[in-house]
Amino acid sequence: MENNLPVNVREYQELAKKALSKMHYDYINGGAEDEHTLRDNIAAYGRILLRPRVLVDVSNIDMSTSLLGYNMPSPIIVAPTGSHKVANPEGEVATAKAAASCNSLMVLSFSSNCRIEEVAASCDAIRFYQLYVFKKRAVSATLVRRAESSGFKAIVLTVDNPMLGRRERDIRNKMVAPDKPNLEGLISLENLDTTDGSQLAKYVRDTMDPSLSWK
Ligand SMILES: Cc1cc2nc3c(=O)[nH]c(=O)nc-3n(C[C@H](O)[C@H](O)[C@H](O)COP(=O)(O)O)c2cc1C
Repeated sequence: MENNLPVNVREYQELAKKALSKMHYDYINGGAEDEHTLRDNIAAYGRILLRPRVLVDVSNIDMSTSLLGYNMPSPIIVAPTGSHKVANPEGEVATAKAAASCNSLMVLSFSSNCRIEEVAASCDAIRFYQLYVFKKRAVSATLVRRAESSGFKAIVLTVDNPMLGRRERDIRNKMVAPDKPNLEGLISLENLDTTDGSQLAKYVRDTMDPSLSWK
């Protein structure tokens, strides 16, 4: 109901907990080990205080900015996150439409549940594509070419994952890696059993290049 729309992130979080399976809620909401960093990241936002400058004319506010030369109405963009179909049957297509409707830039994750081409065709918008470096460099190269020919404007390279953090909730839930249709024919996702815990951890161990460095 219109009146009961969530008014802040915490309220969205409560709704998500009700709507999602435990495995998928924990995947989105969880962190590594004892989750000290996750808690501290949230606390860090609470430590930021805004000092208002009073008696300033704020009747016309312009928050617009640009990123790599692309103009946008505010400095808020959609960070790459994998597997949107765990939360919405339309997956990344729904996210792309939402981002486009407010002219926000979306970064599509390499581990999207929708194909690169499908997201590109769903609506007109500026989009970037996020990539990890795979052990098999040909996989990364193929994904870059597909993103380029689908009109994605930049590659966002994520380098924080030489190995996945020890996500204890995923291990306990025996997290099943959601579909990655963009990797079909490039990387086999068979044999990802969960006998040693999370499929996600095994997937990262098997496919991502932990030797990547500045050199
Ligand atoms: C459920 C989930 C999935 C994510 N998937 C990806 C991903 O596929 N690629 C990536 O580069 N970052 C991924 N991230 C990291 C986010 O892009 C972002 O850097 C991180 O959540 C920190 O931002 P925040 O403090 O606003 O959550 C993911 C984060 C979450 C919570």
